[in-house]
Amino acid sequence: MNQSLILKAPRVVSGRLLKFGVGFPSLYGFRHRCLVCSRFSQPFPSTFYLPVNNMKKTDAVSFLLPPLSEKDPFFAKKKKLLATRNVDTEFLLLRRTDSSFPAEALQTLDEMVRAARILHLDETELYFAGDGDFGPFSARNELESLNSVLSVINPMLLSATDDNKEVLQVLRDTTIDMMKSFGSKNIVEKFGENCNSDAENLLLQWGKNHGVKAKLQIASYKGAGRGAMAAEDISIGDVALEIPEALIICEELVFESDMFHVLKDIDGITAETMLLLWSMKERYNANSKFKIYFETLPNEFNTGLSFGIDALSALEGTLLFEEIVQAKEHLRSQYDSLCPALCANYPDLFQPELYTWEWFLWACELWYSNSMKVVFTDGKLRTCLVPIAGLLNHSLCPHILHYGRVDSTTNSLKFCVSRPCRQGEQCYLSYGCFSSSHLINFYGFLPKGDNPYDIIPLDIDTLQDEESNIQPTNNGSGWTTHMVRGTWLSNNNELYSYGLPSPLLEHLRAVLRDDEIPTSLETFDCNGITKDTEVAVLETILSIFNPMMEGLGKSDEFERENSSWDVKLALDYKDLQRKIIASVVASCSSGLQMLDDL
Ligand SMILES: C[S@@+](CC[C@H](N)C(=O)[O-])C[C@H]1O[C@@H](n2cnc3c(N)ncnc32)[C@H](O)[C@@H]1O
Repeated sequence: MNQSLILKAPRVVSGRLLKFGVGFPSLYGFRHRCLVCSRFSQPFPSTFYLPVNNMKKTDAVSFLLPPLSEKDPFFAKKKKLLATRNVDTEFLLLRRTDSSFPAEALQTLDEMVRAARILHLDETELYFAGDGDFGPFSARNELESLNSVLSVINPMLLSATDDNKEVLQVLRDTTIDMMKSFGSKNIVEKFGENCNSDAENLLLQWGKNHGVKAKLQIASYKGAGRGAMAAEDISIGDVALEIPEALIICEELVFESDMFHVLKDIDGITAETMLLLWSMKERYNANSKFKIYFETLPNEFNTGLSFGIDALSALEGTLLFEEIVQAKEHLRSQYDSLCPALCANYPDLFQPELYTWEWFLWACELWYSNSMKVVFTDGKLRTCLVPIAGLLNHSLCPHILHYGRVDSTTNSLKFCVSRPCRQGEQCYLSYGCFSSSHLINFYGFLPKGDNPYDIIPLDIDTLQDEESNIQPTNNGSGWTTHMVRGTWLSNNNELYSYGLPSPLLEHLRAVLRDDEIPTSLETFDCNGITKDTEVAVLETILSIFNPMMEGLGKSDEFERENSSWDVKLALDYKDLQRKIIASVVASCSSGLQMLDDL
């Protein structure tokens, strides 16, 4: 069938904002439950780390990673990946006394880490996990994987016999060393200056008086404002910060407030929107329980939502421009539908001077950049402001990965570290797996380092799809949507891979193969891919990205030095886009060269 490609401009992905009230960025996650099994099996063939079901002898240590859950949204894809790579989640290590034991134990560890990496892949990582690429796939994925391996080894070590203790200790120490060395490779900025501001010191003291436990102190960091500095060495699993449930700002406070009887009657209003309106007023309440917290909040948040006209015009044609404009329009219509009427009808409750558009935007920025989703002991998920924890900054290689559930034994929210944090080092949180455009829009910063979530989405429909109005086909790869990211992140720049994602290449090959009129009879590869198809694939990608690059213009069009914070951020973002596009173009060009050289 003759199919032609219809190439469209990148799709703007900003679903999160479609509805205010369900749109606060999610900052929570759940730790995988870990099963440990002490199943012993049988003799050994050539390798030491064969999956359990291949074993036949009993004198061995067995490791069982948490199995791939059928509830995992990517169950089928991960299962396929595990199968095609012949990776299992159960491992057996034969106890031996000769000198090769540690080396082979380390090989088992390596296999476990590889399996754990697959189990912990998220959607983007899965898309880009190229053939033959065993990771690391991202800092998040690596830390999750090493932690899950550690959570298998640790309990085994606690109950180990003397025979097994030594090897388990070696495996544990090696895993921790891997975490440390991975963390130190990814540190982009380490030390801050003590924060001597009264407001922050008062906040910490207030927290401690109300049951907060902290191994952190507040410091200031160039380019990031305040942050949390480790006051002592914090080891993996240690609680860096513990906040009692009673200090968490959530919807119950609105329900108890005098504005609730008005807000509850507004059609379709969410608890989050109520909370936002409540916070606009509560920050001025001299008797507020959270007065000290509100006093530490900045007067300006400087997120993308506050970008001025110059920054926006610098961004024209980019994904971020679309995201900011959509977000602002959405928030403006929320404001218009709520605030003027509330102020007119209930001026004593909603004082017009507190409910201006500017302060509404301020509150949106506060909630977008500082809120967390927390599961309380009643099982309910609420969007919250968490005093003191709100001072933790984000990193692509964070210390704290999981923090979204109130511990029912202590009634507190615990922030445990998933990699060691040394005294004096900034202790980072993960805000989530966000692209730089999202982080600029809702948090106002571009993270340092390679962000694996900086993708450019592609709309590639076939003419056939378009004409018949059907959903895009996945050509057997299981992916119906496609994207690229900086090809420097790929571990495979060889022929057939070119540093580009294999689902995209497979999709284009399938479509273009049908279109192809071969110029030579020669098929040159084992998968039946012809040189003509391969050239067409790369030229197609070039035909998307060359115009995209032209659309961004030259990087020195704006005077950067004296620019305002928002223009600088916009220009940095554009540079990043250029870098990604340039890498894709360069990879296609070198791929075409490789094909030419064949
Ligand atoms: C939850 S607050 C963290 C505390 C904040 N630094 C402060 O001084 O209030 C989130 C804000 O911190 C800043 N931030 C967080 N991580 C950052 C980073 N890696 N680089 C620069 N700024 C960061 C951004 O302004 C973001 O909107």
